[in-house]
Amino acid sequence: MTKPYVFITRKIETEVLKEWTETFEVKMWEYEERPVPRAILLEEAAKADALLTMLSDKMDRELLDVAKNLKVIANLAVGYDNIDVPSATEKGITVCNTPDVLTDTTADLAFALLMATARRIVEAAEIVKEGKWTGWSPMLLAGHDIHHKTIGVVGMGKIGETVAKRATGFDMDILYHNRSRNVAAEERLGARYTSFEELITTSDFIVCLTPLTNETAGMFNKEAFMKMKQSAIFINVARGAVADEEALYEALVKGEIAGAGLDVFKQEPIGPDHPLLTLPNVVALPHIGSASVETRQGMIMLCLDNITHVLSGKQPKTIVKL
Ligand SMILES: NC(=O)C1=CN([C@@H]2O[C@H](COP(=O)(O)OP(=O)(O)OC[C@H]3O[C@@H](n4cnc5c(N)ncnc54)[C@H](OP(=O)(O)O)[C@@H]3O)[C@@H](O)[C@H]2O)C=CC1
Ligand SMILES: O=C(O)C(=O)CO
Repeated sequence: MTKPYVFITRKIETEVLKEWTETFEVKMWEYEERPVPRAILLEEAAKADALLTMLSDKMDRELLDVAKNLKVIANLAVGYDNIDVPSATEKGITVCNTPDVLTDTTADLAFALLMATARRIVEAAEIVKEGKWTGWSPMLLAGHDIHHKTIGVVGMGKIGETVAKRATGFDMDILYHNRSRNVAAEERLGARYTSFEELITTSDFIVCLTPLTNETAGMFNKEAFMKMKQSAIFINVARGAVADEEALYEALVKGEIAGAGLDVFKQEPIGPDHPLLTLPNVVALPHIGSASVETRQGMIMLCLDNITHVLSGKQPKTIVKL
């Protein structure tokens, strides 16, 4: 009997894969930092029973149409905006993601980014390393306080709630906006549900943690930035496309908001000459929300486990439902 064929779209390392080759025929794209070219992805998808994909792989209708044997797509991310889930479901392909295992790690990063942006940590560290520090002075790199301020979480789901939990340690008031109420967060953290409008107009820190959907794409637009306080700091750890980056740039340049901490961008990697990168009040990170060694291993293990389950006719642990 031929073994099921599994294609992994990026080089990953884990001990378990060695055992896997007894059950599955496994092929892996050999580079860690370079995505698999589309033509190769299409070629492999046409043969594969399972694909272990990255958030940068576009799993669209064209690909799903050629993937005649495909039974499961295990995405190494909780976000699945790279996958045409309705088409996959229509074709009987199970889509899996990696929720929960990355929640704390991503919340840590979101809060670290908030702190780095508010307290100008990147600018300050650069000055010291570049030998430009001339000595203590009263207002040198004075930033914004975090403690006792108001944090507004847009997307109070697993990660949003975990960010809010960290905010309680800083005595912050917590506002949140979702389409539906998160009563558990209200009870556990004293978070208050508001409209999007109230949240953006009254928060000192606006943290976006929604998935990227047709509804959330561009929700942080020119109008939204204009409504924020001049002292507001915008943090985006969700997906770049939830914010209109041109409008964000304008708002930062005109002083309509005070700063932005961005882990995600519409185009990744962001070009080195992107206007946002010229601004001192922007802290930009290369999409590292869940990037701790432990969490990435956990995400890989969950993907492998999901693939094993689907290919042996069992229910996977974490399935994306329409
Ligand atoms: N930067 C990084 O490395 C990482 C980024 N992410 C991103 O974070 C996102 C959130 O992950 P996670 O917390 O696990 O997901 P959850 O599904 O637990 O939370 C998502 C939240 O967004 C809310 N939401 C969805 N649509 C809307 C909308 N139109 N308006 C307002 N709120 C909305 C949901 O509430 P409701 O349904 O009630 O509206 C829910 O509370 C991921 O989808 C991913 O894009 C995740 C991990 C790492
Ligand atoms: O899981 C996700 O959605 C990410 O963006 C990376 O962990």
